[in-house]
Amino acid sequence: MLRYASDNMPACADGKFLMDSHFAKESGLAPRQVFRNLPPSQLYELALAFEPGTHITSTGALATLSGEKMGRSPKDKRIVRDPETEKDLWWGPYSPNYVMDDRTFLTNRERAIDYLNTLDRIFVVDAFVNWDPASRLKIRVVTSRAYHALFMHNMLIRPTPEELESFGEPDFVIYNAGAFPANKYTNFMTSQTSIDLSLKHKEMVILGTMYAGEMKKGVFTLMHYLMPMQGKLSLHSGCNVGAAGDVTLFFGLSGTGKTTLSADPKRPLIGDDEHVWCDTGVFNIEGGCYAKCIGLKRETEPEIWNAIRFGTVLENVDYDPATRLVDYDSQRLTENTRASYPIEYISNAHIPCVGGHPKNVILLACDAFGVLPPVSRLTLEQAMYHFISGYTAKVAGTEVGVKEPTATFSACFGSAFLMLHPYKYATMLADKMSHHGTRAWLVNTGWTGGKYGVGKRISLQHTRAIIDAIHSGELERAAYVSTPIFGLQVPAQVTGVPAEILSPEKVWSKKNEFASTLNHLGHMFVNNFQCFSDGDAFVGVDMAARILTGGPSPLPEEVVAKTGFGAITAALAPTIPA
Ligand SMILES: Nc1ncnc2c1ncn2[C@@H]1O[C@H](COP(=O)(O)OP(=O)(O)OP(=O)(O)O)[C@@H](O)[C@H]1O
Ligand SMILES: O=C([O-])CC(=O)C(=O)O
Ligand SMILES: [Ca+2]
Ligand SMILES: [Mn+2]
Repeated sequence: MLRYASDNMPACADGKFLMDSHFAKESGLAPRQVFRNLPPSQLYELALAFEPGTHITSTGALATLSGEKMGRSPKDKRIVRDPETEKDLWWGPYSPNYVMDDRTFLTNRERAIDYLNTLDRIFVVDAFVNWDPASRLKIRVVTSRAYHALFMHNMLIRPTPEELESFGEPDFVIYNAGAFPANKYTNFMTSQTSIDLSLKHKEMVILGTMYAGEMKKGVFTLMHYLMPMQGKLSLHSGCNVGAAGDVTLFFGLSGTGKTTLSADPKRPLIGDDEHVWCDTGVFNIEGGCYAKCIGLKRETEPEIWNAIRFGTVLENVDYDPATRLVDYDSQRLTENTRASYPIEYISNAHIPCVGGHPKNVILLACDAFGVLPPVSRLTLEQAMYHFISGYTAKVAGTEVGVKEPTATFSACFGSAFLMLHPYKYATMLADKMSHHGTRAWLVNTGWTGGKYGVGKRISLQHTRAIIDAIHSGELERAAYVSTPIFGLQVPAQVTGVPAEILSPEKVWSKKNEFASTLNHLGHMFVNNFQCFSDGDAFVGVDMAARILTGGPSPLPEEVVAKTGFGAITAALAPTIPA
């Protein structure tokens, strides 16, 4: 491997910084060299010199490998149970908060520090989260890899030289020793990967995964505790703003379109993934975006395409070794290829990344069963219910030939990051929506014309036309029809979208099969909701009952098997005029 002569190495920008500080004494770090807040150019040089498999692509991005883990490991995430915070947090079989005790946290922390102390150099990134000045927090990342430092430089809010000078002690520290494994025989752990968050120590420790998304979502998890405690609602959502200042939030699970649809040439981007809705409006938590790049095309996603340039980290992508041209269609390493870039790389970014109270919230679901309408209007109860459900359906199946859709439910469209009970976030959302007159919409970015294998994924062009119609006010004035089982309100017409695809039952050739698929999905929603039966303890019996009214009313499967489409449409409400 290529090695630079040491006199070409970047200056150790802040060599004495750690050794002298209160932080060094507290942390136990005793590094040989510390590179603090190096600019991207120097991080490139160090990554290229010391991190195998790292190269510059034809457009100047830094393409690198995250190692064995190429996605998050939610089952390896642990939250330390402390007497001070345990009563607020959501525990139990359906909660993402798997318990760890303080002593094990400290054991893992020691392991991480010991590992970092064996290295020739470590990287520190000091930066901020939360664009709202009143909510701003200081984050410190300590890591073994230049790639991680560049990633967090992109994803956090970058300090000015003056802010860096006066940074002081951080509010939260991430020790990323992901290049070194955890000991799987440690209590509370089952694998060589461990991602541990302690609210008491205000620290996160990462062992056994170099996937950079763990750091970003670690900070997000912290915000899912700190923000609601201040009455501010943290949300896994994209966000953009129209010319009239009208803000839209896009909720959705991974791959449903938050990043893709919030990048809109007509609407400046506030952020693509993590936001907070507070008393003054919304703000982005982050200073950058983390876009999926599988199948990326210049024609359909020009904003993201153009953001992939010098300074951008490309994770686990395939490229031609000679030309360094990236093959965005290749899944050779993973389907979850990613690009991380500062938000200002999106040409119409709205900086500072803050906005007013949302006028619209759009719940995205990629329904591979093809039974949910491409767009429907939700009542407040339905908005809460569907927000808590967090539904999407993926086409799983690596088995040749068999590719049945599988339903996924993830509370609040991001269960892995929740700290409190989902009903807490949902009722905060409903409060804010009713206070500010916010409209909610369910948009299916998945299959149309039949389920996966029969129909096809709705085109981005059609989804964009639907989003445009929400923003122009066209759907506010439309006439609506109610759907069976789910009771969703579907507009009869949307400009730029073929009318026949708006009501899925019209495009399914086998009506009885449509009925049983839709009804079956209704049952899956109902079953999933049993995970939240402890919710009344958090929001009260009345509110818990009200949330349930937003859900589907599936019929017994035998009834639908016998009477088919007739059974499900019998009890339908008439058309609701504009
Ligand atoms: N009709 C459609 N609407 C939205 N996205 C679509 C559509 N058809 C195809 N796609 C593709 O689906 C993917 C949506 O992914 P996107 O990056 O927006 O996910 P995300 O919601 O931001 O997820 P994550 O939280 O993991 O970042 C993109 O690759 C996009 O090109
Ligand atoms: O966090 C990640 O690794 C990518 C992402 O945005 C998500 O999964 O929601
Ligand atoms: Ca995204
Ligand atoms: Mn995300």
